[in-house]
Amino acid sequence: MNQNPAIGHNSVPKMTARNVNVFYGQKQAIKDVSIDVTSEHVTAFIGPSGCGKSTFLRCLNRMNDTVDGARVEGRIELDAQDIYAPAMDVVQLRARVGMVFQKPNPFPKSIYENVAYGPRIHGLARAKADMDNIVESALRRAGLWDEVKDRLGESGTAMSGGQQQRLCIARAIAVDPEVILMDEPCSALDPIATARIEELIDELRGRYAIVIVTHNMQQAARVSQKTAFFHLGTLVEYDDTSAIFTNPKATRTKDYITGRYG
Ligand SMILES: Nc1ncnc2c1ncn2[C@@H]1O[C@H](COP(=O)(O)OP(=O)(O)OP(=O)(O)O)[C@@H](O)[C@H]1O
Repeated sequence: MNQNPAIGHNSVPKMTARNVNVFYGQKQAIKDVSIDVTSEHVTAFIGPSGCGKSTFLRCLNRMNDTVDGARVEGRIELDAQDIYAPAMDVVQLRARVGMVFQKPNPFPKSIYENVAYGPRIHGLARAKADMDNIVESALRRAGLWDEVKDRLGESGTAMSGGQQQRLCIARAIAVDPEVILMDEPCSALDPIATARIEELIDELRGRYAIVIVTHNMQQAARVSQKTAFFHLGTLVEYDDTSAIFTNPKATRTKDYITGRYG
């Protein structure tokens, strides 16, 4: 029986992190975090500003490699494979563990090319018809096909914010990821576009492990099955979302979800 509350217990983990520390220069932003992420679940990372949610999220696909002065210690595995091993192909890793950012960031290219870009560099399509299928299927899964099928040649940056974010989700899906990381994906969107993305997250979870960083506790409660509460760089509590919101074990979690600080 696993005694660590941060370690999932009801299915084989897709990703595991053990004793992860992250430093920016001398400053420690993440302290000894261990957690499991399971497939077919949405895991929400919540906590007050600056507690390290985004920093920890970026460890899961080595995006911190691109941040000056950032250093990651500990072990993170994807399907029991050490993602920080020297032999790990980071480009391949980031296809398997895709990322969607706070601000929609489509390439200044056509809608079609935004989605085709990843599959092309990963050699996923042999002929134009294969690529057409990949693009259509990714746009369908991102709930965007009906809106864009007649204007695939138009620029991805000319769409509404919510459509751009669904395009970015389609771009991540197109390379057939296993995990999708989302860093406050709705914070730049209006309530209607937010609701559409939340529905989409719920549809996608049947197929991927999804980890979402959110400031919005109602959003965490709506979209996730597991919630991790971070505070001052530590993982305070990790449990089923219903337990975190109705019966938190730690006083700090309770204080946060009841709005005592944030
Ligand atoms: N590139 C960086 N260089 C130096 N310090 C950083 C860098 N990025 C983040 N930090 C610091 O690390 C700590 C954790 O930041 P992080 O952005 O991960 O927190 P967060 O919980 O995601 O915050 P927010 O909700 O405000 O986005 C903060 O103290 C922040 O100032």
